Amino acid sequence: MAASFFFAFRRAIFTIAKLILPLGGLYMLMPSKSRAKTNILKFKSEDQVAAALAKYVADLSDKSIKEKGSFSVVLSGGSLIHTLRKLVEDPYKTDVEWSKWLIFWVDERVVPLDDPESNFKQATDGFISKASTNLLPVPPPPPNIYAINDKKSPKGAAEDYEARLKNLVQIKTIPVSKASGCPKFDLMLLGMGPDGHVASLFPSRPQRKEKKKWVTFITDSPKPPPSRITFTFPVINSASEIAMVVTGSEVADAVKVALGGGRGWGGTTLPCTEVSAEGELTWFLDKDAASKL
Ligand SMILES: O=C1O[C@H](COP(=O)(O)O)[C@@H](O)[C@H](O)[C@H]1O
Repeated sequence: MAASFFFAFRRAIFTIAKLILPLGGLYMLMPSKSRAKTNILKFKSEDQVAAALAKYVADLSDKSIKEKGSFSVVLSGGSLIHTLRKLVEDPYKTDVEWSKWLIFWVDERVVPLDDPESNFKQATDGFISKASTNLLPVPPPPPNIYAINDKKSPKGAAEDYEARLKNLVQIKTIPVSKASGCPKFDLMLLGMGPDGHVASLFPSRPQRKEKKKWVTFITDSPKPPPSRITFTFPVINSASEIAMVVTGSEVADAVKVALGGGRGWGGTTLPCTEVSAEGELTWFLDKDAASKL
């Protein structure tokens, strides 16, 4: 009698554990709307997006620096850098405490850091060099600017970047997400391609499914250049805040899929539909990008 009670009790515990343990994984798979608050901000022009984005980033920077003395920002490449232009104009240019920023890249092309295709180079020329002398990029990049190691292969560069993130987590420069165990950046600034790709996670490539690595690589990117490294979704979706900064008519179809529900072309889900912050996800759209909503 006692033995059968014991086995029934043990079976019940195992059943409950089996139900509870996968919840962490299920959490990562849940559609963004059920995980995070999603804000959709639509503006009449790209210029208005740039103005709103500058205020949004400056406010988050201020809050984070007041609370914990630093602000970790993850940049994308592409059109985002141009849309950040108002952040390096007054009043933000002088008000933002640039020296407290830690700058990372959500993806990077594996090319020399002075190559025009390098996301680091584009951000340096178009944004960082205009922000403040504290961030002035004199080679090698200052310690608070986390450029990739451009002397390595795509695989080596991804491993090197992941190892550096692990070290920053270990020394508590970057906190860790309790939900995922991944680094928890304060702000992730994402762009999106017309095919719905974010970072270098493309619809037809397996990197978008990576769940273990923090940083992975691709050597056959559908968008040139072919060799890149990229954060994976577990890291992207562990950020406190994510801004999807999306402008122009060529992305209107992907925006419709991302925010209107449904699948992408050929029945595939688009990577942009998998983006979800631990805090809030905010879409910044201009009229053209939002034209099919
Ligand atoms: O190749 C890339 O593309 C995306 C989207 O770029 P956009 O110019 O269409 O905004 C960008 O977010 C990513 O960082 C970049 O490497």
